[in-house]
Amino acid sequence: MTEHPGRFGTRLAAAVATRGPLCVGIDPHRELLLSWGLTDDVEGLRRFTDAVVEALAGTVAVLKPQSAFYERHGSRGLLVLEDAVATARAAGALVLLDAKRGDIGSTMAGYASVFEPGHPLQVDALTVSPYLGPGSLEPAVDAARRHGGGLFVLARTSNPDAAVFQHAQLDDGRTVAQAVVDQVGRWNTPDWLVGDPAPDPASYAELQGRWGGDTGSFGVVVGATLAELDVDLDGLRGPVLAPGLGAQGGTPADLRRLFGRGRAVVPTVSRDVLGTGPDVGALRAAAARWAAELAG
Ligand SMILES: O=C(O)c1cc(=O)[nH]c(=O)n1[C@@H]1O[C@H](COP(=O)(O)O)[C@@H](O)[C@H]1O
Repeated sequence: MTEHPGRFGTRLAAAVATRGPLCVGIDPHRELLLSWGLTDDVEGLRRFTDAVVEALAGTVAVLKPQSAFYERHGSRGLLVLEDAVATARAAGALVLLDAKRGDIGSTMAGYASVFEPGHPLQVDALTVSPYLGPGSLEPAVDAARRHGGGLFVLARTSNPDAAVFQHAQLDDGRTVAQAVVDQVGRWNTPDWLVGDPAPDPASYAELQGRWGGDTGSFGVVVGATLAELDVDLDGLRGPVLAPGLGAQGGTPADLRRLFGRGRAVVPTVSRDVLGTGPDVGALRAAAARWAAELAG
């Protein structure tokens, strides 16, 4: 029987306490492979991924490989992803698989198998889409609870046209985005009561205090590119993944403007760090620059 690794929220707070909150996305776009002088094939993909993992897995709290850029290369691309995930986790980084999964319940359970010990692509957390309704994600919530995993649910995404759907109003007057946040908040309430080993209340309170935010295992995605924070996050009790920094225009000042300082925010950057490669030292320096700016 494999030991439970502990709740994701608690593990995330602990990683942030020692490494800071920065998440770096691993997005091996064709353009990036070519700009690194690599070929746009599985060999290039492997060299790119190995360099990013070598540079950052020992220092950043979270690495977020984008599944699309591995799937692009077929089964051999997925092998590269599996190796990278295992190496990154062994080096102490939490791995958030960015695959934006979302389907009816029974299929969702299949996607959520990435939380199971022994799965070739076992990860710490997964991005998911709530478009099929909150109930569709429940099997992933259950699997995450059983195996100490976490979910980040798309709520207010960073792309400019997102509000068309995400600001749509429900009968009760809430926006779709707010309904997503509220649902995720409900999943966080009994997080440690169902299936997981209960955290020691004192250390939980200490972790909350250290990060200045809540540490439930279920989070939402809210872009750093928003003109204003148009969802109420007070009932979330979990982390916020904030993409859109750098290449999409978001800045550390935007993060402070949107979220203040008292929240468990995980800012995530991909191209702005990856574009400094292939030199491992340059990648590390770029991530360190972001970390310093975010701390400032
Ligand atoms: O879930 C995500 O990570 C995500 C949500 C969102 O609202 N916007 C967004 O850009 N992302 C992802 O974050 C990464 C952004 O990359 P950069 O714009 O290069 O930093 C991509 O992998 C996107 O798929």
